[in-house]
This record gives sequence, structure tokens and C-alpha cells, in this order.
Amino acid sequence: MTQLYQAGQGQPTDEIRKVAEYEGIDVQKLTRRVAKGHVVIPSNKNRNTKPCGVGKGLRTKINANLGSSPELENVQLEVKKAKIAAEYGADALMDLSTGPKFRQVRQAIMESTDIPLGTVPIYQAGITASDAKKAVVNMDEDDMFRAIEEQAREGVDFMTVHSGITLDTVEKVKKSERVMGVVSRGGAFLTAWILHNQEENPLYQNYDYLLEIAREHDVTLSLGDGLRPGCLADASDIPQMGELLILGDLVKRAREADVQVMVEGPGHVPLNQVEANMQIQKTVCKGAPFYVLGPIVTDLAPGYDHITSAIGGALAARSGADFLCYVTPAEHLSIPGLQDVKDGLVASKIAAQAADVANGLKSAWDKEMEMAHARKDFQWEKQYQLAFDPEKARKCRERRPTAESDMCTMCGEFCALRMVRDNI
Ligand SMILES: C[C@H]1O[C@@H](n2cnc3c(N)ncnc32)[C@H](O)[C@@H]1O
Ligand SMILES: Cc1ncc(COP(=O)(O)O)c(N)n1
Ligand code: MET
Ligand code: SF4
Ligand SMILES: [Zn+2]
Repeated sequence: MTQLYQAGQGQPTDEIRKVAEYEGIDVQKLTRRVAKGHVVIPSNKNRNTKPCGVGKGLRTKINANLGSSPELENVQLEVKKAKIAAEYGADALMDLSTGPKFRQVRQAIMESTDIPLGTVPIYQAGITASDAKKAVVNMDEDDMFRAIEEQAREGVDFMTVHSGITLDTVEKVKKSERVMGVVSRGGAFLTAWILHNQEENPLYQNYDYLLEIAREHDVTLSLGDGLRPGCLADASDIPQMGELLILGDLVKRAREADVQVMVEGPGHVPLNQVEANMQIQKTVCKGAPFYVLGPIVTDLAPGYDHITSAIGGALAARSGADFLCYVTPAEHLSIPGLQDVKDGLVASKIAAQAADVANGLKSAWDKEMEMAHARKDFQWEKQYQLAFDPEKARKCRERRPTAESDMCTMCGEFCALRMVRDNI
């Protein structure tokens, strides 16, 4: 019995009750939203985590990507990244490991954190095939479903499946005038597989089997955007939209099978197209939670893509996105380090809060009011405590202290707040 099934019977699950409490919303209302598929709570039956609700009316959530690559693999480093991500407010983690010790990394992350974990099982299938059969394109359907099943048993809470990459959408990519082709890693594995084998994507062809596994372990599916744009010029093009139409159909089928489902989205999108992208997804996918990567709104800032994506992320979350995948300053340049993880998270938290305030979320406004009062009253400790990055705020003030606490070195004795307070 899945959470979606229970919610459909009007029965709030323990997870629904907990999320309703954290978010300060009515349990029955949340149960209805889960039943409709407008909210998902990724929570595998085989793992205990702090439940995190994603979707309509809830605080915008943040995911932090981590994991090893063939170029850098250190299990303890990934555990440290997971801990820093959790410390700076990540609501979920994705282990995107592609190094040989991917199992150890996944296990260590699950053991050292209590927040929901997502994965992309096609990576495991691809790496295993690359190792045992010489190439990713030599993986077969069994390899794919074996990876999904193994990870579902281990307790992975949500899984990205690129089921929208099909013979037809691959054809659309070939015919298109895309500059960047395919930039999604899972999308590339499956596009290459289809081109090599000239067969339909098993994750599409046998989607019902995928749903069976997800239902058995109550895994939430995250329908991958394998054809997301990799540069501004490719945004909102025919391959991206063609894939989205398929995802809309797959959302419906997941819900009919009582499997929770969300949808992944772009990517690299000019600011003026962000809102339309959110509205189209919400319409085509019938209100399914939308999980976006950025969007990055200019490609001219490598080293600062946490900022380019926070700008896009704020507008996206204001326009319907529910879940922001952080982007770190290392994006497009290298695997992120610890500082990158922290900087990426802080930037996403800013984007999410900006959107939550604009969307009128009470909990977001409450914090803004607390900060306003702490500032007015020169309560520095309180300000640090409310800050997304307390350490940085403290360092900034303490490097130039003032003799009196009710001012800072910006204006000194001419402190505006103090001048008016003393004369009113
Ligand atoms: C889809 C997103 O996943 C990110 N991504 C892929 N692999 C890793 C990794 N090992 N660590 C962190 N992020 C990763 C990419 O940078 C892209 O933004
Ligand atoms: C928001 C989002 N989009 C995509 C992916 C998967 O990465 P990829 O598609 O590159 O395999 C992800 N982990 N999160
Ligand atoms: C081509 S780099 C791989 C990830 C990329 N940043 C993306 O938008 O998906
Ligand atoms: S440039 Fe780097 S991040 Fe982009 S697809 Fe290639 S290896 Fe991955
Ligand atoms: Zn990119």
C-alpha cells in the first residue's frame, strides 16, 4: 500500500501528518493534495527519514546534488558534503555517483543523514555495463531494471527515470537545430542506447514494470528531463516540448498505479521564458510537482552559476516550481567541493525564500518579520541565527567592530536607525 493509495482513501499517512505539522497546514487538506498528486512526499518504505513535502502550497524545497565521479572518488568527502548540505538547509539530497564505489557512497550517505535521498539508477546500469560489457550502450533492459530494484530495496526515496527519451523524441533531436544537443547525463546514456540499439527505451516501453517496482517500495518517481536545454538558445524548443508531452502522459499513468510522481525541468532558460515554462509544465503534467535545475538565465558566468540559477530559481518558484535543485559555483567546470556545496545551498535558499515571500507563505513572512525586528533592535546574535549563512554574517560584522553595539561601521555615529529612534 503506497502513500498515494492511502491518501486516495482519505487516510492521512504518518508522513502526511508530520508534513502538515511542519508546514502548518490542515491534515485533510494535505491528504487531498497528495491524493490528487499535487503534493508528493518521497519516502521509501525501507527507510526512515524526516518526511519532506513537495508541491502546492508548501514551502519551496531545495535539493543538493552530490556523489563521486570517475575522476574523483572519496567516500568520506561525499559524507562531508551531505552533512554540510543538511546543515545549510537542504531538504533532500541526490547521490549522482558515477565512480566505481558508487554503492559505498550511497550507503554512507544514507547512513549519515536523515533526509530523503534521490538517485538516477540508469547511472548504475550504465557504469556496470561499461565495466562488464565494455560500453554504456551495451546495457540491457535487465541491467536497467536490476539497478532500479536494488536501489528501491536499499531505501532510495525518489528516482529520476528518463522515460521521456524515446525513438520519437530522439528523432526530434536529430531534426532540430539544437546548439548543445543532449546535456543530461541520464538522457545521454539513453539517447546513445537508442541510437546504437535502434530499439525503444525500456524505461518507456516497460513503464508499467517500472511502476510495479516503485509501487512495491513506495518510491517516488521523478520523470527526468533528458532533453532539457543546455544553453539559452535551445530553451523551449521542439525536443524539450516533445519530451514534456510524453512526461504528461507518464504522470497520469503513475497516478493511476498509485505511484507518486514529480517532473524535472530545465535547465538553461532566458528569464523571459521561465514563467511560460512553468505554466506549460503545470498544465501538461496536471499539477504534478515541478523540480527544476536552476534555471540558469545567462551562460556568461561560469564560476557564479549559483547566482545565475538563483535568479532563475526565484522566478521559477514564484511561477509554479516547487522544488529547486541547487547549482554550485563549480557547475560546468568541475565536481563541487565542500565550499561549493555550501555556496550553492545558500544561493538556492535565497531564491526559495524570495519566492515563498512573494507567494504569501506565512512561515516565510514570519521569518522576515523576525529579522526586521532583530535589525531594528540591533540584536546581532538573533540576526546571525536567522541568516542563511550565520558564519559569514558574523565574520563581516566582527572584522570591523564598533565600540557601541547599536550601529555598524557603515554609518557609525550617523546611523540612520539610531538617529530617528532617539528623536522620535
Ligand atoms: C544534473 C545536475 O547534476 C549535477 N551533477 C552531476 N554529477 C554530480 C556530482 N557528482 N556531484 C554534484 N553534482 C553533480 C550536474 O552538475 C547537473 O547540474
Ligand atoms: C532537477 C534535476 N534534473 C536532472 C537531474 C538528473 O541529472 P541528468 O538528467 O543529468 O542525469 C537531476 N538530478 N535533477
Ligand atoms: C553540459 S554540463 C551538464 C549539466 C548541465 N549543466 C545541465 O544543464 O544539465
Ligand atoms: S562538460 Fe563537464 S559537466 Fe558538462 S557534461 Fe561534460 S563532464 Fe559533465
Ligand atoms: Zn548546464
